[in-house]
Amino acid sequence: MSSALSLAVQTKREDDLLESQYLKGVQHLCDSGITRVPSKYVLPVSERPVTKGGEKNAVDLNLKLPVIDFSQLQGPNRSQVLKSLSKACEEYGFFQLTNHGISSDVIHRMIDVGKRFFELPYEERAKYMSGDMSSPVRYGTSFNQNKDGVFCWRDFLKLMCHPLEDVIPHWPSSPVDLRQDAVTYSKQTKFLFLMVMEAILESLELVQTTENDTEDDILKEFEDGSQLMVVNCYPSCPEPDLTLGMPPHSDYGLLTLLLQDEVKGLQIQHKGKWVTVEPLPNSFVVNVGDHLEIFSNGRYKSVLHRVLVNSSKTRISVASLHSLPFHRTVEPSPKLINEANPRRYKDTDFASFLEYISSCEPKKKNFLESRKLT
Ligand SMILES: O=C(O)CCC(=O)C(=O)O
Ligand SMILES: [Fe+2]
Repeated sequence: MSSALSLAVQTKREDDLLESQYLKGVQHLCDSGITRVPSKYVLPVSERPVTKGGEKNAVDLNLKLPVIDFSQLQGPNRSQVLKSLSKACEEYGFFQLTNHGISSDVIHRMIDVGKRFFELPYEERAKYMSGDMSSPVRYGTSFNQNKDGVFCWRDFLKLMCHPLEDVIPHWPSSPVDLRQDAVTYSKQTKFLFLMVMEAILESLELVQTTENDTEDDILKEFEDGSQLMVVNCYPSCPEPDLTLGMPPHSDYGLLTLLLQDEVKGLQIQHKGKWVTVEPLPNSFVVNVGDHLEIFSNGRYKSVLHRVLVNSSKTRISVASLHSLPFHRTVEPSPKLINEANPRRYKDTDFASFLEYISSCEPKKKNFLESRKLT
């Protein structure tokens, strides 16, 4: 950015920055030394994290999510833990997963290499920019940069992880350790997803510990399912009350395994209020996605969440989104439909989700709402 342009950004809320500058991302904007948030990122008052009357809109409300101890699931307490799991998915749509077996070394390497990717010179990151939603690698900014009227304070690197051997050669070659660290991380999170999903099926009474064909079929499909890894970077922001790192949204898939660094920012909607999820070191925040809400016929909830930014620290998170194979239809499990519990959702698939988000601004729980039978 030229020094004249940089000066203009500093002195007034700049409205005439070219769209092409915003598309280079928030990190790039921050590197130019801005001291105010450009109007492109300023939300209407009603959508800001702090509302006008000074009411903090739950900024102060911290929430201890239900904790599921993964190691306990493997032992004699399994049925008790399954009950807690079921309650968490029904009441919060979120839980923290501890003692999950993924080492802190693997976790720290992933966060660290993700962070170093966003510290690369802009030209290096820009090699991976793509407007193609099906690209195996995509560097970009905001939430849906082609549609967002107001931009979000977030840059991202999206890595498709399935089929792994086919996509790796497309992943960034810099930092040099990114591919190796991301491969290890994606394999381990996939394995964890399968184990948690098996417990979830059991909690929905769709799988018994005894053998059954149908259940095996579902689990095999999960094994062959899609996995998308999203490294999110939320640079520190000079006016964090005016903007959001991510707008309210729900995740499309079955489950998301989210790793956050030690910086707070994630908020979930709980009992009508926005509450902040306290980071718990070495744990995963796991949330129910739209596909699991549909599959469970509404019993497990895909809950709206958003991300706040702050004025002092860059925040990094890594979300691993898992679902069924790309072309597989998602439908309420027939075993969960009966007279008392009629079918609540239309069938859907990943392709129709992509079509939906490319045709409208996904600010609310729009997609899932569009699948509901009235
Ligand atoms: O950064 C976070 O804490 C949340 C990220 C998220 O919601 C997502 O990637 O879908
Ligand atoms: Fe999300």
